[in-house]
Amino acid sequence: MANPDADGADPDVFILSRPTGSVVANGVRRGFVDARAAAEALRTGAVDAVVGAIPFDVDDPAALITPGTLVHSARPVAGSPGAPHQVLSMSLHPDQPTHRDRVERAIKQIADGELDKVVLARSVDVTLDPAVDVDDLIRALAQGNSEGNAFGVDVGAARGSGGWLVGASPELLVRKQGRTVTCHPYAGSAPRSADPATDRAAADALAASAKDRTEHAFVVDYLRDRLTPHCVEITVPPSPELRSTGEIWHLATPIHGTLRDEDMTALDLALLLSPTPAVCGTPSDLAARFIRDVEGERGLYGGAIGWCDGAGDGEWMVTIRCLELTADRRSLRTWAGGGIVAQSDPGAEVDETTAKLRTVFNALGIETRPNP
Ligand SMILES: C=C(O[C@H]1C=CC=C(C(=O)O)[C@@H]1O)C(=O)O
Repeated sequence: MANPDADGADPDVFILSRPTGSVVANGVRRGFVDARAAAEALRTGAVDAVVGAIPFDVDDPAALITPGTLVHSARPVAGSPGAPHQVLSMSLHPDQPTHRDRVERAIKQIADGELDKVVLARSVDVTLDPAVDVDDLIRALAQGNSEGNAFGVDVGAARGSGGWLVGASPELLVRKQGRTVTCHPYAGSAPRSADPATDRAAADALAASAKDRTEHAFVVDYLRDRLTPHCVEITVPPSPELRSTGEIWHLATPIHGTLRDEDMTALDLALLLSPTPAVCGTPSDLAARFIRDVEGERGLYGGAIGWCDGAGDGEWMVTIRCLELTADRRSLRTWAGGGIVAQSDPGAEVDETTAKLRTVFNALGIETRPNP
């Protein structure tokens, strides 16, 4: 599968592992830092494929590549346990009390009627020993969830400098095959437990939680509103289902539609839909402004990673449960966010981000005491 350090042959620059199969891209024919320009190049036939990462704010630099080859296989990548890493330094942005204050501020803005929902994130910078092996990390992330979800994007290959964006997002932003379009939004979370009875109780409580159903509904409503003008029909189940990663229970809703215009590409759709209220908020423009004021530029976290071929088919995941590695692969930044609505509890929101950070820490074999 992934072989980012291959000698001789074109190195892998993109890997997406999904339960239904995986896609690996090798070599670079063209890099794009402007996501809209990449979509235009695909639409006009100037390029025959685009893979990589769209940023949270489409005006910020993307990491998109027209690869030499795009290889599909029918299986997710084979998972394997990750190598342990020692933490040399760790810094939190912001620390937990400050994140809690930000959540309280968001709840107040919502109570004042300025927003309905906003997703606030925090990040953790870590330096590690030994340097991270990208291939091993992707396998460890795939091993950490029952669906084999994992991804890697060579940001340096796309932009001329930089490292890798690597993660295990469970959340399908959009898949397009012919005229069929599918979204599988996730929003509403409960940390999992090693004890089966406690774990089941957490799942049941999430399914019954009015706060989490409200938080989830903002995402479903947004996707329905954005897709409806482009679809001849669209199916949205009336209530969400429960899904799980290795660390978290989620509410999720599978959405299916049939496109009016088959020429709309998977990348066009990703740009139409990203960022959804699973990572931004409602209303979108006000939530995005609030996030930029509070967090600063997010970069690639909260955007979308995926691929689109010359026929316009492709698959894009929401860029969450991920980290960005520096070029020397000894330092990384990882993120975790959570949706804030009127009924949110600030302490629980801090704990939720800590649980989400475990996806990356577990794959790197990092024991974190106390929790970041
Ligand atoms: C923003 C993140 O998760 C999103 C996806 C699923 C559940 C979420 C939540 O319950 O808040 C978030 O909307 C993240 O993992 O950083």
